[in-house]
Amino acid sequence: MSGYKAEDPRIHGIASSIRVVPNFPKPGIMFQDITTLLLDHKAFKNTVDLFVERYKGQNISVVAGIEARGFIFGPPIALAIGAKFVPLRKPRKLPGKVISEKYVLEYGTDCLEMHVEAVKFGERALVVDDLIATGGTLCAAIRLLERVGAEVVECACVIELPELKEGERVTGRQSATSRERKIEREKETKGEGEWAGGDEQGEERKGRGWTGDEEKGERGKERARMGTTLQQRMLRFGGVSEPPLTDEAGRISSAGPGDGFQGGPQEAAEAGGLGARVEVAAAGAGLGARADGAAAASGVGAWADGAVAAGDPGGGSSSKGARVEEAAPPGRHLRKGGNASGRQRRWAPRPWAPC
Ligand SMILES: O=P(O)(O)OC[C@H]1O[C@H](OP(=O)(O)OP(=O)(O)O)[C@H](O)[C@@H]1O
Ligand SMILES: Nc1ncnc2[nH]cnc12
Repeated sequence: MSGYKAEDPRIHGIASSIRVVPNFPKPGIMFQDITTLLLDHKAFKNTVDLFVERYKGQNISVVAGIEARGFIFGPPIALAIGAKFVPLRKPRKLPGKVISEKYVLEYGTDCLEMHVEAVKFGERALVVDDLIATGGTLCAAIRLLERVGAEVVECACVIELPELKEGERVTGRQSATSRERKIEREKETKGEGEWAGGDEQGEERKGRGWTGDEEKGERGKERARMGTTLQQRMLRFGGVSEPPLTDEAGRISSAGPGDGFQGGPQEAAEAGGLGARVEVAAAGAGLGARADGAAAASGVGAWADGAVAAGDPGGGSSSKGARVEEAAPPGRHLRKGGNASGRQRRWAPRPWAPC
């Protein structure tokens, strides 16, 4: 990745400032607590700086922050790169006209909303959140922005949960040709791709993050769907440790610090193998990234969606001066390009399956 500096000394400091709280908010969960990062002004500043270094000069006009923790990292990044900040909020918080996107959680669904007039067609957007677990939240954010015709350059997260090993696989796709990616995407859409077995690591992942007995089923499917949408590349850095041992119910059973343990991942690891692997996805340092064609073309993207990068129908060539008259319905996006005459032709199917 361009600008990636694995040896960046700031990353270790950021990683070790994040507290990992086992069994919060329920047994078996390793809660990645960024409030301790915020107490360390140097780590906080370094986190923001790393993102800013990555995104300045990328012509990004919108930073969309996801409620609630994306509201912490998003605004300073927006100010520093000269972009506006758009909050993506939980339902019924925004007073203006909104569009909504539901997403699947472990239990039930949640929803994000955005003021429809906050983002204009063709704007380049960065999505910011603290953490990616299943990626469902980020997918919903991407859908919101694309429904109004924005181009999501990347998604920037501070932490990737270790359960998401798919990031490593995605990195491997960078060398794939556009045709190979297309075939792969078709397979994935049919449920045959490598992500289609999204729950095959269910046992291994048990006890990490929000993971519980429900890993299989909806959650696995959500991961499989993500294979065609959210692409990411994450930095692996210090603080990596083995996941905790869990009993059959997903409760942590390994010896080590119990509830209330307040070390960073490194300390947790040393204290009994309880530290979740925390991965700072940081600017210029390989952060959680989802790139589309435009990003790839500018060398920023972690991975380019072949259809978009190649300018396939419904893909990424932008039409200057186009205006959004209404937001796209779910599952569609505003068709860009010159042949958008007539209502029928203005909505193009997304070049990837909805997640
Ligand atoms: O990748 P996913 O599986 O979608 O999970 C990631 C999301 O979960 C957390 O937010 P949460 O929904 O707990 O809301 P909060 O920030 O308001 O606590 C986190 O801040 C991300 O937004
Ligand atoms: N393990 C975790 N820690 C903090 N926030 C989360 N959101 C989803 N999983 C999480």
